[in-house]
Amino acid sequence: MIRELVQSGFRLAGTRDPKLVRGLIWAAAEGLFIAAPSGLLYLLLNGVFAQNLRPAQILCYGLLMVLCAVLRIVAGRLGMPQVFSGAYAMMGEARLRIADHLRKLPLGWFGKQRGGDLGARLTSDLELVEHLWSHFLGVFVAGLAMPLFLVVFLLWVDWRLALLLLMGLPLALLSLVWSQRVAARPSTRLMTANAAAQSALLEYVQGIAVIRGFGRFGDVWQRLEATLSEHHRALLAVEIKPAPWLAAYGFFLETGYLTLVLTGAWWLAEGTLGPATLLLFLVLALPVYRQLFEVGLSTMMLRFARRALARIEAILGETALPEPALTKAPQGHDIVFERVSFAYEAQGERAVAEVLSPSEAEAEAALPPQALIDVSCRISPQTLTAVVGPSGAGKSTFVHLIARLWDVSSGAIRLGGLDLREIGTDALHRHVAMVFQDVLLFSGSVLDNIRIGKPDATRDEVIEAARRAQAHEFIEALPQGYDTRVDEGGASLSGGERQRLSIARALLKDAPVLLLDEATASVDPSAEAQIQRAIAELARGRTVIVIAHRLKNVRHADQILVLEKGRLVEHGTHAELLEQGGLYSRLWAAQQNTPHWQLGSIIR
Ligand SMILES: Nc1ncnc2c1ncn2[C@@H]1O[C@H](COP(=O)(O)OP(=O)(O)OP(=O)(O)O)[C@@H](O)[C@H]1O
Repeated sequence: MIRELVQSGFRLAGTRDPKLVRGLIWAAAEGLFIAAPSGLLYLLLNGVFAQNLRPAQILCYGLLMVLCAVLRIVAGRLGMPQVFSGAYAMMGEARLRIADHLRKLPLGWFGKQRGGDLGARLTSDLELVEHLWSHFLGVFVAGLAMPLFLVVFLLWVDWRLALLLLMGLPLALLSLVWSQRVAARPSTRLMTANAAAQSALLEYVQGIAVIRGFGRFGDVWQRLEATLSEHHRALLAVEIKPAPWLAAYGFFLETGYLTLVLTGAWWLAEGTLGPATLLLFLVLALPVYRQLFEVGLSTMMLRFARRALARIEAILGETALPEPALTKAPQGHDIVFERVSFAYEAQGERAVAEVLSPSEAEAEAALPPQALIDVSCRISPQTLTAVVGPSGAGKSTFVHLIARLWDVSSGAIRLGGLDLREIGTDALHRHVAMVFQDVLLFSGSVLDNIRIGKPDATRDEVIEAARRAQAHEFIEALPQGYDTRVDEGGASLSGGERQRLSIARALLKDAPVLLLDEATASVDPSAEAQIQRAIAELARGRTVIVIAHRLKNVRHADQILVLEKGRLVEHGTHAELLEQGGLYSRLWAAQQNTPHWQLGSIIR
């Protein structure tokens, strides 16, 4: 089990830290130095019973025992720091590998995870494994080495007595294995309950405003209480279920002791056993049993760690968005959708059924709804394209697919003549900047947050980008201006302010393709007008795709794509679309009658 754990730990970290291996060797040496005085004790006892012990010998044995104690301390002092530094370095590597892998997973994967479960894997599971490596493994190896060395020594002194000492071991091991089996189910239950408890607490804290707003403390509290009491029961089950078998392990382990005492006394009386040997066995038997019992108990912890490792390894086993072996550079920045279909779930099946037999009602019912259906269009380079349509029409999906947050279910999206899948995610993200609805700001200064768009940007460049995003004024009004720290998630800034910071980021990145998802949804009308001007300026020399809820903002767009229920139903300029008299002209007419009308809020 230990070997398997160590190997999977190395796999997780993707490296085999020599410090850790050296530290474990020192831990084994520590076990040896704990066991070594027993040999001296044996010599001492032999001398005592033979009555030929000289004071110089006693002094020598005493000094050697002190030396063993010193060496034991030295081994511990040398080994532990190596174990710590190796373990922390490896876990650091493991965390980076996981973070890097998460970055490459399709966003759909995150949607399928329960927040608490993923959170538990990334926090408590990783902590458990880290604790195993840093604090447990060294102690375990030293603790196991000590009885092993003693048993080998005792076998050498008198194999018959040593076998008697260990006669209960087979039954003890059986009980230990059984206790592990009995604990398997409760420990799975505990891990599930742990994740559920984390989820419930997270949901509770995140939803506290809604809960208060709707006065639903009762229901939510009851759910939380139920989850936490299941967690409590699961914790108890993990302790209680294997307890009798662990007690049996301890009992069987020590069954040899009585036989050892009686048989030893018999052999002593017969004269086939020396008193020193018997006394040595009687003295050492109990520490050996105690240590083996401790090691047995700690295998429970190993079981947990193994499960935690498996859960973490499962993340690394998730298939990342396929990356091309050789990334190619797009020639130009026109974007072409070729019969693109996309469904968030079971993407492939649904897309095929839809394209091949769209009229089959049964297939329709069985498959999850598609967010985009057979969409074909061309977005010319250096133009402004607006994507409009009712709520749920697929506008965000359309834009997210260009950023390759997901891969299309069927068809292809080309940038500069290349399928996005041939460009590679990192290369693609150098060409594309995004301003999405949910603006996430990281903890750090305002300056750092804008600089994410271009890590080597100078302060002046950052300020220039903020000016163009109409963010300079409000940043200057903050207590420390550009050096003001924002909380994680940007909770200390208003929605409009967060969006302007996000626009500044995108401006700084200066990518040739810019994706704007409701970029002006949460800013006041005066700021909105300014941002519209900034976007118009940005559009010059760039390919801009903007999702707009207010049609008046995009009437000057070079092209307007109108989506309805995942299909591209109309496209053209504002004038052309009005002339067609279709969905767009109806939406336009409706917006004229209600000045602050939002498409999504009415057509739902
Ligand atoms: N992560 C997701 N998982 C599953 N289904 C999703 C997901 N995101 C969107 N959908 C579904 O895909 C369809 C298109 O959603 P999308 O967000 O693209 O529409 P939209 O036009 O941008 O809507 P809105 O204007 O309300 O933001 C909807 O039916 C929506 O419920």
